[in-house]
Amino acid sequence: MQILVTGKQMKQLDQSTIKQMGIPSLVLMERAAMAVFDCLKQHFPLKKTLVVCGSGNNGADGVAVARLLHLAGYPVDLYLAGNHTSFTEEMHIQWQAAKNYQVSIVNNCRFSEYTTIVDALFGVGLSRELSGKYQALAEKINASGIPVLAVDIPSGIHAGTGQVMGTAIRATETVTFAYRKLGISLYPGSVYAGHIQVKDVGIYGASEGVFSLDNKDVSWLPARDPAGNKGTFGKILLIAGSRNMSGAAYFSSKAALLSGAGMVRILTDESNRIILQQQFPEAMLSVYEPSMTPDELSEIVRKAMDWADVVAVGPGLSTSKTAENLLQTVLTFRQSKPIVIDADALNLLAKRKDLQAQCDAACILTPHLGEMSRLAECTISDLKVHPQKFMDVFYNNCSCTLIMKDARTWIRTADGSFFLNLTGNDGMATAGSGDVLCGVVAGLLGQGMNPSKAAPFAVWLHGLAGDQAASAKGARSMKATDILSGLEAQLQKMDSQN
Ligand SMILES: NC(=O)C1=CN([C@@H]2O[C@H](COP(=O)(O)OP(=O)(O)OC[C@H]3O[C@@H](n4cnc5c(N)ncnc54)[C@H](OP(=O)(O)O)[C@@H]3O)[C@@H](O)[C@H]2O)[C@@H](O)CC1
Ligand SMILES: Nc1ncnc2c1ncn2[C@@H]1O[C@H](COP(=O)(O)OP(=O)(O)O)[C@@H](O)[C@H]1O
Ligand SMILES: [K+]
Repeated sequence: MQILVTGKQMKQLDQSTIKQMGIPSLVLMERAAMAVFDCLKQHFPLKKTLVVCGSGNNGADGVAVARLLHLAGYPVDLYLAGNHTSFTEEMHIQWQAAKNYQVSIVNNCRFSEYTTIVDALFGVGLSRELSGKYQALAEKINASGIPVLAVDIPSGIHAGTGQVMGTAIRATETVTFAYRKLGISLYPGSVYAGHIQVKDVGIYGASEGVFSLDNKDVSWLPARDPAGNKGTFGKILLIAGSRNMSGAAYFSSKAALLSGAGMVRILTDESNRIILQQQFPEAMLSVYEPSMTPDELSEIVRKAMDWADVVAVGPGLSTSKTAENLLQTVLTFRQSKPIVIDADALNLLAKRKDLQAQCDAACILTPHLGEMSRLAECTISDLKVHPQKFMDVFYNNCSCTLIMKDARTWIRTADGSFFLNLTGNDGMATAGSGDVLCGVVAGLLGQGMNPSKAAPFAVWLHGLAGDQAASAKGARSMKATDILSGLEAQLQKMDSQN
């Protein structure tokens, strides 16, 4: 697991390393510059490099990089875009050292001369939009087509939100120090950053921040009991599908089984019986008919729920009166069973505040931004700008585990921790993709994972499955069925690693 930090959090970590740990700022800076230098040597054409510097410590990193290149015999020019008057203490020292070593300093940059540009204009200290000469410079760099290495973060990207502050430099590669910044993990900052390398410069101890799973977290996957039987691995009830909507029931239930659940049962409209039996013979079925009374319906749901260890409700359910009765019965008779609430069930929940009050930490809600905006009674743009704030506010009404799906999905666990998922791709914006996620969450819960782990792990795994699908079929053409195939392949790989 890695921790993603904002600019403010990173500055606190810099300061505590300098003040409490006693590591001088210039030592950290030299390590940062050496990490950039290594990356330049490995990945960039170094016939002639231009290092563009601001007046702060990001600029000071850049000056140190220019010195290292120069001393190693690589042709380099240093261009100061900032003002001498606002130099930090470190920048004064770096600038003087560069002059002492006779690093070439230019006052104009003729971009056609260079094969690589190092962007050391602004780092985590960016405090406002780029304007005037900085904006013009960023635009010229972007128009030059020359490969760019960004130092710490592309200049112009907000380190906490990933937003473009007026204009931003588009990098080929970003070497970021100590911790990956949240701003290059979210869109559009992550696109501006290009390929990202996180480099150890001697700053440790982040305790605040957003968590993000990585390959080491494969170990979270519950071990299989060699003596287990199909009951051991979880009985999952999917209340999904409605008339003319069998696909969502298929994708969610198949994903639950592929994720390792022992048994799945689909509770759906009678009209889906034949198609589901043909498509997915491994699933058991319970069906209801539109003509049934609420009591008859409730009886069928309660019987199926008695059987289940975990219930997922919502994919393709519609927002009919029948669907509302189904959701109400689930929440009323759930006892303490984990429940995944997805898709149309979320739209129903948005209308029924009384039912929201019945959701606790064992309920996992999986809204996309549209569904979340209805639940939290805010706009989609509110959610994009302040995702954590609105997820916190919603938790006060509905103390559930929350998966807020987007190109970068946020997870808020019941203890108030936040996760941001970094796997997945735009090919996953395809019908049925969310249904697969719902099934994965339910399947993992069925194998005994607690909601605080199952939610981030399922999202991460789903993204990896999507990435596998994109490499097999291409992001443009991949579909939910390919994500299911990716899921099988990823789990097989994870089991072989564990
Ligand atoms: N020892 C350490 O601390 C380490 C730090 N490290 C490095 O330091 C970086 C952080 O350095 P930093 O805090 O000095 O801020 P930085 O990003 O250079 O920007 C501040 C300058 O920009 C200016 N400015 C801001 N916005 C502007 C705008 N829109 N338009 C114009 N000007 C603008 C701002 O001016 P002001 O707001 O004061 O007027 C100020 O002059 C970090 O990303 C990493 O690279 C690493 O070496 C590891 C060790
Ligand atoms: N650009 C993207 N990058 C990564 N993941 C994406 C992207 N677009 C969509 N996804 C993921 O695909 C899934 C789509 O779910 P949802 O919107 O509920 O679709 P559906 O209802 O069609 O199944 C979510 O898990 C979301 O995070
Ligand atoms: K930068």
